[in-house]
Amino acid sequence: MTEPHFTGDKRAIEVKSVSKSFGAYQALKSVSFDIGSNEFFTMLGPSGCGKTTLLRMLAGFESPDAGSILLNGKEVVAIPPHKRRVNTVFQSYALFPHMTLEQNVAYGLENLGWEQGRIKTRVGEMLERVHMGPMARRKPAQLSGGQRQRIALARALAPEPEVLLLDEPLSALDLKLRQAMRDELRTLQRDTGITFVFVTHDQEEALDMSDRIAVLGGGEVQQIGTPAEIYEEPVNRFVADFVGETNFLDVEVLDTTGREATSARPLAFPSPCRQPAQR
Ligand SMILES: Nc1ncnc2c1ncn2[C@@H]1O[C@H](COP(=O)(O)OP(=O)(O)OP(=O)(O)O)[C@@H](O)[C@H]1O
Repeated sequence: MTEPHFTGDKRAIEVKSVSKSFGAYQALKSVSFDIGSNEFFTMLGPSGCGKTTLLRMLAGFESPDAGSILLNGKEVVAIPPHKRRVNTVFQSYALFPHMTLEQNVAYGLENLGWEQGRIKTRVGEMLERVHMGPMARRKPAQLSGGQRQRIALARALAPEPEVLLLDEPLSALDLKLRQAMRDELRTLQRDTGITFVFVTHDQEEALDMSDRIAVLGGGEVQQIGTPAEIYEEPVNRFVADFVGETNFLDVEVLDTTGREATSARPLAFPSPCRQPAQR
């Protein structure tokens, strides 16, 4: 496991020694990392590695068995989801089918008690931002998958959350649309300055969009780093295998003088497994 190494000044999220079991199965094993304010941070890993469980904990839908979670310096484990300034975008969009698009976007603002004039302005702004202004009066059933995902984003961003959680939001879209939405998500994150925590099992998506990536495997953080660090300097075989296109070779190890290594003269390696990778 690698140590988190966020070096910016402001931490939006601190996950400290978080563990979680479901019955006898330990889904998360003392996981720790920090996410910086304004970061596009991705949790990447294969199915079952615990990434959705972690995301649900950040949202407040799940509690850790041990450890703590801080949002902007404040412990939130005991705080219910609606009292955290955190919103989630789901793969399934979760739009209200009987409401128009503008009503969908307004819904959360009404619940927060915003005044009607302010809601109208904010809904207009958000629909424009996701290029859906002309369709404001439509209902979700009249939209394509990509358009529904844009409305889900507008709805989640409208109340100006401190953190936006995105749970595999692109996986229901076709390949071409997925690529376009990656760019849009990145632009939205940069323009709004909101911390995005993105969950995916898609390596390319993670490498393409993220400021930093946490690679999860077996309920543990295997490595945290920038896309270049993760891709070019995987710290172990798991990361090299999951993230890169790698060939693993059985080799006979010789020292620098070309003699065979012996136990009396052990060789040192820079990291447990370093695979030169090319994009
Ligand atoms: N409520 C639950 N009850 C029992 N086991 C659960 C529950 N939630 C998650 N798990 C188990 O915990 C492990 C981690 O699940 P999690 O959903 O976090 O994985 P994931 O990495 O998001 O996988 P996927 O990409 O398939 O959604 C899995 O083995 C899963 O079966």
